[in-house]
Amino acid sequence: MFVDRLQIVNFRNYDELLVDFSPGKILIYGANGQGKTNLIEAIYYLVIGKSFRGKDNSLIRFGAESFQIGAKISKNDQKITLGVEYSEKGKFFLKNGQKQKSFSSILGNLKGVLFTPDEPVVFFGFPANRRKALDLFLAQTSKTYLLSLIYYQKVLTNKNALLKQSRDVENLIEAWNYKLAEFGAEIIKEREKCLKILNDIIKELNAQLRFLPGKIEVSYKTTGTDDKEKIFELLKQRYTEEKDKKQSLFGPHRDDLNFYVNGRDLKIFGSQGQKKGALLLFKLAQAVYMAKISGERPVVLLDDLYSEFDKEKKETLEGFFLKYSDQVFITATEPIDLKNYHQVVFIENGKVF
Ligand SMILES: Nc1ncnc2c1ncn2[C@@H]1O[C@H](COP(=O)(O)OP(=O)(O)OP(=O)(O)O)[C@@H](O)[C@H]1O
Repeated sequence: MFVDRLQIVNFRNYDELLVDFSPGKILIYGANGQGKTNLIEAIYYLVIGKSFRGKDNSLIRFGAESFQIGAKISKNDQKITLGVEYSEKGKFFLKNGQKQKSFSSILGNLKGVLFTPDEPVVFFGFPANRRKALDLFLAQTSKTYLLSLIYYQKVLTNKNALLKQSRDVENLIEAWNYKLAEFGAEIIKEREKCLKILNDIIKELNAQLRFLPGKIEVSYKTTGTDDKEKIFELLKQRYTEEKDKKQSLFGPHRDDLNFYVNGRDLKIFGSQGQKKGALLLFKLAQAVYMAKISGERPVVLLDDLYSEFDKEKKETLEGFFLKYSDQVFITATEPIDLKNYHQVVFIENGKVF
């Protein structure tokens, strides 16, 4: 799939923008602070239903009252339009001109993989960030996963509210635990299945790219199991502890994924370069997974790879991404190697040339 056309109004430093894109490798270049990442941010907004780096109200152009993003997407000879409008009054999404109840009904229509220079620090920080990254990926590729996640979150919110009450709520909690076990087991099962595949892809990619010398492994660490009866039992046994702490302590919302190189945990022992390499392998593996397993080649957004890698590494990476994607956006401050790109876009002060 690829973004055919992007239209944005009052988003960040863009007042009105209409730009057509070709499939293939697209270079977005311009000096610092001109709007390159803002453009990437707008496209990725339609992938995940929000910004990857700011709250909605900070995205409205200074002095304006709302922003809009719209895109025409081409996939398998089919054209669809996606859009979002946000103002202080609220936010709504559109698909083919039809207003949607929520973003979840259109999640997965535009599949995307994003890499930004700030990401490794965040990703290798708190477990919640790794869970979020995995969930965003899985939710794009599996509707069942997305629904299990939505239901699980709803039940978890209700259970947490009950745990905060001072009275004994064991019987009531049991009903929520039953549901948590059911959706939780589904989530764990899907994560285990997906990570097993990603792990194999990462190993194969690393053998070709040689980003991380040594044996690389991604492992999923769960506080539960993929058997709903067992999760239910586990939750039952932990009631007193959860009641004392007034929160749900066990289940997929507490899980983590770890990267190991030669058996050593990267988040503890990895250098910045190794972390960056591992995250890029993870992203590349996601593109391969989408293309091969879910059958839809994603749009890839690579922000500022030049500041990360030398020319050779950067070109190898872009080439790999292009193998599994129909469109790769690359931002840079300089117009280097223009002949390598299918389209070149120059950005200055929120205007595209
Ligand atoms: N809500 C907003 N309204 C207007 N302008 C904004 C808003 N938010 C950010 N900006 C402007 O957007 C610009 C930053 O854009 P962006 O992050 O896309 O830069 P960039 O071209 O990627 O630069 P770099 O190469 O330094 O990463 C800044 O000039 C900033 O003032």
